[in-house]
Parts: sequence; C-alpha cells; structure tokens
Amino acid sequence: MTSATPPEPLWTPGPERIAAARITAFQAWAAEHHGAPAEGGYPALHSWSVDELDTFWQAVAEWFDVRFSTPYESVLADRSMPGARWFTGATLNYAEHALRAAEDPARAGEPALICVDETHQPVPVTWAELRRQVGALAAELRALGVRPGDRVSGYLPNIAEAAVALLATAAVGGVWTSCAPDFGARSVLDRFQQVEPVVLFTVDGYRYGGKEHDRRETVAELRAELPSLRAVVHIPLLGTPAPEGTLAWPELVAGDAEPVFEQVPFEHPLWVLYSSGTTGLPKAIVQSQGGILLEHLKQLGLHSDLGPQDRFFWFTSTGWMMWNLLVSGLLTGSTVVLYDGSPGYPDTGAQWRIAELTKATLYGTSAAYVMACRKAGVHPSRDYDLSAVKCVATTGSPLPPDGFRWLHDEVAEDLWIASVSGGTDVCSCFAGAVATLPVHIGELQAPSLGTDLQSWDPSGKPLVGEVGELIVTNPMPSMPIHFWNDPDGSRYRESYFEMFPGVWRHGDWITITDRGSVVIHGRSDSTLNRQGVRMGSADIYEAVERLPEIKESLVIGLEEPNGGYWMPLFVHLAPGTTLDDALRARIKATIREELSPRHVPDEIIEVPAVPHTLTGKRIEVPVKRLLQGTPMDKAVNIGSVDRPELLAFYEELARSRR
Ligand SMILES: CC(=O)CC(=O)O
Repeated sequence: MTSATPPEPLWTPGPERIAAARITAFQAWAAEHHGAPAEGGYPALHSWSVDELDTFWQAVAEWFDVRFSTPYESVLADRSMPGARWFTGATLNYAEHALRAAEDPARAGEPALICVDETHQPVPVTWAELRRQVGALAAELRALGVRPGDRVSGYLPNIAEAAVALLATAAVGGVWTSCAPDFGARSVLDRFQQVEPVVLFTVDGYRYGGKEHDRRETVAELRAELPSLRAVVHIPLLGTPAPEGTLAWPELVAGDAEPVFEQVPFEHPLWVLYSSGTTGLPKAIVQSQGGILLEHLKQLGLHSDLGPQDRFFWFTSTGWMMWNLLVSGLLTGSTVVLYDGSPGYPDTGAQWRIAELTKATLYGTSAAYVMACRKAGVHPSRDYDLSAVKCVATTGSPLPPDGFRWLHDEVAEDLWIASVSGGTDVCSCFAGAVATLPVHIGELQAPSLGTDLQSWDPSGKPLVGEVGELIVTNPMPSMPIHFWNDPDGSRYRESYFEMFPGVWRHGDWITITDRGSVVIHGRSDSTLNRQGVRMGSADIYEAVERLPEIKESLVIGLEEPNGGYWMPLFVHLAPGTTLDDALRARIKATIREELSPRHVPDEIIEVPAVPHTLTGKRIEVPVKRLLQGTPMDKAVNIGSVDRPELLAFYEELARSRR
C-alpha cells in the first residue's frame, strides 16, 4: 500500500544478481538495437515497453530468435481490444520452439523433463527422448487424420505423457485441451463437449495421497458422451489393460519419425483453457500459437529469469493454466519438473522435498500451500537442501504478509520471493516477478513488460495508492483470440470489455503503489477462485439443487486476510428437512462426484431463504462484500433486493467471524 515513508524492502537483489539477470542483458541489447532506455532500470524499461508496444514485441521476438518460417508484415496491425492483430502474415510453430534445446548436441542427453510421483523417485526424460516421442506421436496423430485446427483432449495428471501429447498436438497444428483426472464426468463434459475433440488421451486412474483412484468408469462415460471422438488413447497408469476400441500409448510413441512442425499462422489456435464465470458453461478460452510463444518467452525468459541452466518446478495440475505455463518452461531451454501427486503427501513438506530432489532453481506453488506450511510448522531450510532454489514464486491468491516473512525466515534470507498474478484468460501474469527489483512484504514487484496495468475507479479514472478495478489498457499477444462457440464474440466482450469498452477489465481488485509495485486484493466479481482455479457458482447450484432436500443455495468465495480462502455454501432447505450430518455428507458427496473435490464447500450453513435482485438473480457480490465486513449501505443497493431482511444474517455472520 502507499505510505509516506517507503517501507524497507524485505529483499534487495545485490549488484551481481542484477548484472547477471537476463532482463538486464535484454535492456542493454534493446537500448542498442531498438531505442529502449539504457538507464533507469526496470521502471524505464517498462514505460518504454508500453509506450512503444510494437517495438517492444519486435525486440522480444528478435532477442529470443523466434523462427518465423514466413516473415511478418506488421507487429501489431490493429491494436483494438478485442480484435488485436499480431505479427500479421507470419507463420511458425510453438512445439518447434519448445524442442529447440534438443537440436543442440551438447544438450540432447540432458533432462528436458524430470517427472516425480508420490514415490519421490525422479525420472528424467532427455531432450532427445522428448523430441523423439513428440515426433512419433505427431506422426501417429496425422495418421489418425488429425489436421490443423482439430481438437485433441487429455484427461491426464501432470505426467510426461501429458506434455508429449500437448507438444505433438501443437506440432500437427491441432488444438490441445486438458482436464485433470480428479474432475468428475460432468465437469469434463461441460468443457470437452463444447470443443468436440477428435482424440482423447486418458489414464485409467491416478494416485493421490497414497491411494489409487480408478477412473475407468468416468472414462467410459466420457467416451459415450463425446461422439466427436475418432480415437481414444489409453495410458495405463494403474496398469490396467487397454479397453476395447482404444489405442495403447506405448505403441504410439515407439516410432522414430523426425518431428514435422506444421507451420501455422501466428494467430492459429494452440489450446483451449477453461475459466468459469458467474453463469453458464465454463468459458472456452482460445489462445494462439504465436501469442503464447511470445508472451511465455517474455514471462519465463525475462521475468522469471529462466534459461538453460535452470530447473523449473511449479506445483500444478493439468486443469490449471499454470501447467501450460510450466510446459512452456521448455521454450527457455530450462528443465521442467512435473510432479504428479498430492501437494501434502506423505506430509505437508512434500513440495519442498520435490524441490530438493529435483534441484529446482525456480520453485512455484500456491500462496495457500505456503500458509499451510507455516501453520503446520514446516522448516524447509532446516529439513531440506534448497541450495539450488533462487526464487520461490506463488500464485493462486495473493501471498499474505506473513507468507513473505515465513519464506524469508524459513527458506533463505537471500531469497527472491515472487508473488505473481494474472489468470487463465491470458495464461500469464499481469504483474509479478522482476529479478532486478526489491521485494516488499505483501506486494508484487511490478507490472509485467508490455502490460499497461492500471487501477481504475468506476468512472475510469486511474488511481495510485487506492483500490480499483484491474485494467490493462493495451493488447497482450496471449489475450484470447476468441472463445470457442461464441461466433459473434458477445461472450468474450461481456467477459472483459463491458464495464470499460476497449480496455481489459479483469475482475480483480488492485492497488498500484506510488513505488510502482502492485497489491492484488481478490476478485471484484463473484467468481469462485480457489488456489487459482476458477469455478462457476452455477455448477454448484445445479448439482446441489438436484437434491430434493435443497430448495435453493448460494455459494461465496472469500479471500481472507491470512491468505486463506473460505467457501461457505448457504442452503435454503425444503420444508420438513433438517440439516444434519447425513445431509451435509450427501451434499458434499454430490458435489465431489459431479464436479470435483475442489468444488466442495468449507462449510454448509442453513439460511431462511436466498436473497435475489428484483430480476431474480441471487445476489452473490453484495453478500460477499457483507461477509468481508463492508457496511450494509456500501455493500448493497437495498432498493434492488427482493427480500432485504435476509441480509442481516450475513452482516451478523461477518461480525461473529471477526
Ligand atoms: C498467474 C495466475 O494468476 C494464476 C492464477 O492465480 O490463476
């Protein structure tokens, strides 16, 4: 937050670190070749990157030696939002760039991936082997008739096969999309049915928390409900035989075909990610091959300071955009660490153990995990050799001040702590890591390059030192090219451009401090966001209200000051029903089975009825504000509520939780 006397930084990079940072070399080079400011450090570079947006992205493409097989005519032919047109006329391939390190004979035998499961035995996959498998699988996909633009789906945990399948799909010009195997059939179908995949890669089950979870029945349901599928590939993680009519993974990656990288237009779709809004099916967000390539090179190669000597570990699942960003670590030549398992198995310190075992140099996790470690009394530097770790990064929710202090005290005093924030919508960060800037407690270091990040009041006035809506006033290459099945673009426009036409309004509360750092305060709409994974309240209502005992329900997600996330479900019961343990258990089981364990609320609370707007919409944001302690007159426009007397309950609940 803004203050008269600037607070002492928790960490300041030393001159050697600043000199060695990739962003320092980039700035010097961009000054020489593209007129970037040589002096003034990051703030000057950032201003230049947004003022001279085209030149900045041209410089990024040149610095990372992006291979355009057809040269571009213009960097940014149209900067409208939505509808920006980047690198027009250019062709390239994302997967070709991800496998470039394999072309270097000195690196071919080094690990591209290090895969770890709950046995904690790291299994490396060399660059040469990764390239071979991608080449083999891409050839098989082509033989199966997969053509550029066809969707290829994965119901997979965070294993090497998932990364190979993504890269092979991109090599063919197909469009990748994935869900984690803890998603229930309904959740997966709500996503995959929208995009009609022609191929499904699936496991038979997965291991989590020391237990095997058989998913064969769910897979059978997916096959039955996805008539677009032409092929299903069985990956026997639990060792079961391939079911009738499926292809066996080992046979598909046995060949030696040289990878053929389809050269696609810059704006050709790379993947579809999903993000739940407040209503309707999850948004099916399409990002482009070229847009993701450039944005991730910038984000990982400049902001995260990753290069060939690094090992990049982020705890994530294939159902979160952080997995896509993690795989993109390959673009920088870094070794990528894939962990498939529970974050806290066999104990809360598990992730630190993985960081130790794999010699991770950048270890990323959720802010919630950091806070859980603090609470559980984990002592990372005492119990694990973390000497390789240069940076611990967090996302999913803002890292609270105590989380910064704990990492500093319990991991290393000379630790670069990067709290970063962006979202699925851009598959990247609006603000976060800068190796050359100090870290202040509770703050993200700075807005990202090429991102004119602002805090706006409701009239569109930029604010400094005050909470406002998170706004980006310029296009970013990784912004969605469109949503799937949104032919007139109306859902896309409604999602980001309705409040302030022509600029991106993300739906988070943000403060830009007078020192240029950033504080994120959580969602400004009612979207549920648990550890970075957005969930639609509508999905929960649909599942819960199918139970005859529930008349209506209301779910709220609350970012708490200690970094926690509290997600209560309020239920209005049918007459004659009691909210006893058996009903609570049935509600939770229904949500877990139909949606996912992540959707299960923290608490189920009975209410006399659910308040609505006069047009019949459940009032989620005002209830959230009341629970956050906002006074009634500021939280709610009483005149627009059908039964204002119901609101006192939430005010009282907020008081009792303080
Ligand atoms: C980078 C991010 O913003 C990840 C998330 O929290 O969704």
